[in-house]
Amino acid sequence: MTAQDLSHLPREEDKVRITPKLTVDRRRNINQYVRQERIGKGQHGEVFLCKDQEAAGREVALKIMKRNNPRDRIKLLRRNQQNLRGGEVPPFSSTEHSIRKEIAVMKRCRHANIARLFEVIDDPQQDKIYIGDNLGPELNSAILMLYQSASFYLAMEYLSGGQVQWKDAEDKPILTVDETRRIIRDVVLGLEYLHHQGIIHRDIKPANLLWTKDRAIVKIIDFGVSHYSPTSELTPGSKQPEDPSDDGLFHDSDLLKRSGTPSFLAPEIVWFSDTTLKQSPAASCDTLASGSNSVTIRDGSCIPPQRPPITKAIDVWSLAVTLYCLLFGHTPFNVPESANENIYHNEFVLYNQICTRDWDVEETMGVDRVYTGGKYPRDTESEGFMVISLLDQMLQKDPNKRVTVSEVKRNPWILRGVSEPNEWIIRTSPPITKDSSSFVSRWRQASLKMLNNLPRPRRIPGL
Ligand SMILES: Nc1ncnc2c1ncn2[C@@H]1O[C@H](COP(=O)(O)OP(=O)(O)OP(=O)(O)O)[C@@H](O)[C@H]1O
Repeated sequence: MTAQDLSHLPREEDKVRITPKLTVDRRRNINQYVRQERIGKGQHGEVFLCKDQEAAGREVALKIMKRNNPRDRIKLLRRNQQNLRGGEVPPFSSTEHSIRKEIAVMKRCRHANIARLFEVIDDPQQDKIYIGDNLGPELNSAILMLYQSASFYLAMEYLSGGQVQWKDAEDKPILTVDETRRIIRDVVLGLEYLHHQGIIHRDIKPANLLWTKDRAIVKIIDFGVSHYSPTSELTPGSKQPEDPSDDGLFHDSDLLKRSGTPSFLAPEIVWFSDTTLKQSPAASCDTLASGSNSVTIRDGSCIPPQRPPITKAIDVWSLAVTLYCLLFGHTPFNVPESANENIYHNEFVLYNQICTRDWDVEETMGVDRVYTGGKYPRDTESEGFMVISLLDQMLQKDPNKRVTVSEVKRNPWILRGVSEPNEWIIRTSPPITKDSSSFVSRWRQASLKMLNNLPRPRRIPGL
């Protein structure tokens, strides 16, 4: 099965099941899921391999996330007390809010290059401890809040091929250039779909790309910091009936928060104002265009004078960093080895590099050591020229000048080796609905073409 073959795509009607009742047996099995070994642990929860007894033992990855962390519980306790004094209580803790956002995003996704969510178990009563009425309402409710540690359970498609591995112990690449291209092509398709749905992933990096069992397809995981904006959705009308309540979870102002993985963050996220740049020791003087509104760096790309809005372009930047990692075995912007112990200082240096410095390339790329031709290769037909000019278009400091993911998909380096590129582009395009403008314009174009090809009516003499 190849990434181009979409026949295995889940059907539109395959909705994510929301189950409000949780049962955990003595063996810690959860509802119909028989627990096997732990397969992952992240900041937000643990992931277990499970067998779904209701689906003939199908293997699923069950992500278990605590609704509240201890700090949330203290905050909730305070808010709860305020509520008892007549104040307003926000519906969820910040942890629960971000889990609900992750679920809302995954619920909208049906794509071959995105890990599928099958079921969410959300039982708010789980783990609540009943204390009794004799303590008085204030104390009783406070204790209830403190003990409320129920979890969300997300049953997802199990991707047993593991994370995309890309470097050895010496930070040298372990993938061939062609393997890199195939991986990136899969991610481009998943990302194009997400962007079309109005979703920004915000944490694209190799660790969030998993292989299927047969290592034929790469899929995007981890929507823990993803953002959905109904205004940037390109397929209006594609909403699932359960979605409207989810929309209130997302605020565009959240995009200004610095979340994601430092080395993969786009300049507009780790933004430094001009003044900061000029004062910063890490910014080299020759990178600053004196007297101009924008800051120009050696490769000609410009840092805009004002902080640009955070858009889907941040995913294109992270995708470019990922592509660079796969080709060269390390990230394009790094904290110098001489950096000091202070992590805040190092982060500042890294962000300054991302905002102000040009990136460089090695003489060869991939484990097959394909010649790059340096940062400015002369042979326009060479593999090096193609991939470096693609990186250059993706790593533009100004997001307005950065290519879109759909443009990346049409790039000659990405298309290299695809047997019918035009057909592939059409076949892999995100689904469109009848009221979407792109559908209408394509439909119009197709109709016009058809009309132009119709035999011209013969003129009837006398009319
Ligand atoms: N669908 C899946 N199939 C197989 N393994 C998975 C799946 N989803 C997650 N994992 C494993 O569990 C790990 C943690 O998952 P995930 O990244 O979703 O959790 P997280 O708490 O959001 O992590 P992070 O700290 O990176 O934000 C992954 O790195 C991966 O190894």
